[in-house]
Amino acid sequence: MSYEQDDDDQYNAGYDVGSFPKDFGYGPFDQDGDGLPGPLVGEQKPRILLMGLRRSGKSSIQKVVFHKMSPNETLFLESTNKIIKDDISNSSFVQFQIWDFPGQIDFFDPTFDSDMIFGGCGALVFVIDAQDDYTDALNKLHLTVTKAFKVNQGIRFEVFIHKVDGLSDDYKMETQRDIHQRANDDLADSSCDQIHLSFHLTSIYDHSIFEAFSKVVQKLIPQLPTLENLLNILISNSAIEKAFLFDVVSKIYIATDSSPVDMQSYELCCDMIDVVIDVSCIYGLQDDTEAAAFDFQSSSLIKLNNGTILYLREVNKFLALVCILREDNFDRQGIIDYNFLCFREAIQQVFELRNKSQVYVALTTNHHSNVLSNQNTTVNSETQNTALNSAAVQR
Ligand SMILES: Nc1nc2c(ncn2[C@@H]2O[C@H](COP(=O)(O)OP(=O)(O)OP(=O)(O)O)[C@@H](O)[C@H]2O)c(=O)[nH]1
Repeated sequence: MSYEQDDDDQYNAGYDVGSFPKDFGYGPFDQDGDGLPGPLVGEQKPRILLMGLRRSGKSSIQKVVFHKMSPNETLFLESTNKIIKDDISNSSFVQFQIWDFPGQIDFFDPTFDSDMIFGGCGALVFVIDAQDDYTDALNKLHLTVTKAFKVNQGIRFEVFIHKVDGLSDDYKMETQRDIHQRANDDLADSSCDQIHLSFHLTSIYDHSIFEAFSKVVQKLIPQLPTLENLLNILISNSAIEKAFLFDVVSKIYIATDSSPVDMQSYELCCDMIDVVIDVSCIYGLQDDTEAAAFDFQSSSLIKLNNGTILYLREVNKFLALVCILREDNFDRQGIIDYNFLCFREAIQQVFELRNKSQVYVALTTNHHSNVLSNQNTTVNSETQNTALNSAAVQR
């Protein structure tokens, strides 16, 4: 679902950003019929802001990653002239809002309510067009992050050095080094060295934009260490080389094991998801048109001609596990499948507890805000323990 805000409430969503804990929500909660309420509603969701100069590529990024627009179609996108809010929740596992800002936004405009805008924000993605002269963009970046940091010190600042498809490899590296250096020098000159910027080289014409967005989203998932741990246990007990937990619709990976990610493996896994969804859509749908192409039976095995296997299993309605492993290690498929079932159960437990804690927090927030933070922490650590205990059963 996406919607545009009306002009007259362009900067005023009219709610108290400090009053609700800003944390990621997951999938529509009641999928498993456990009676828990539905997903977080609109303004309760954490926010990712997309900022940058005009024509830097903000709307294209949002459309390509979350709305399946083909990169070539972005050539026809019109300039954004007001904040566009996009609710990423109906079809996706991770619930959040993306706010796409017009390039010409003026922080000194009295209608710009920076407390409201930056207050409830989890990450600010600043997009720089690397094919253009980026001096103005660096000035705007400095102004934006210092202003946002004053309001909210918890924001993650992510700089996308964008449109790098037009640059040679050497020039790409040189541009990244230069932007990194100048942005950090600017912060040091104004005694703001405590602000940390992360840099990503991106383009909508390859998988780099999905990879970069995966990293942005992962930093905002509080259970990431637990998920990583579960994946580590899974791969070490199943002789898997690499495993990604994917949000199927967006192809963002919300977690992977702790071995380094190489771009080629990620691309292979993304391509596999595309193939599985395409084939399911063509041949897998029953007459019942309501059925989704990706369901609890979805799984796929692709053997590559270099002795590698790609193995996909559905984890829940929104998530898939995609593994890369050597063909020789697949002769014990029974063990892998058993380990996968334990992994899936552990994941479910993590998020069931997570959802319950969210409901609990929502119910008690108004009355016991101080007591609440302690209890919520207990629930979170309980979540981790339960997940790990469950995963340990595999051994
Ligand atoms: N080569 C290349 N072009 C891109 C890339 N991303 C976006 N573009 C192009 O950049 C142009 C501007 O993209 P938009 O997404 O409209 O930029 P914007 O930042 O939203 O612009 P405003 O709405 O004016 O702030 C479009 O023609 C896109 O096709 C990219 O990764 N590589």
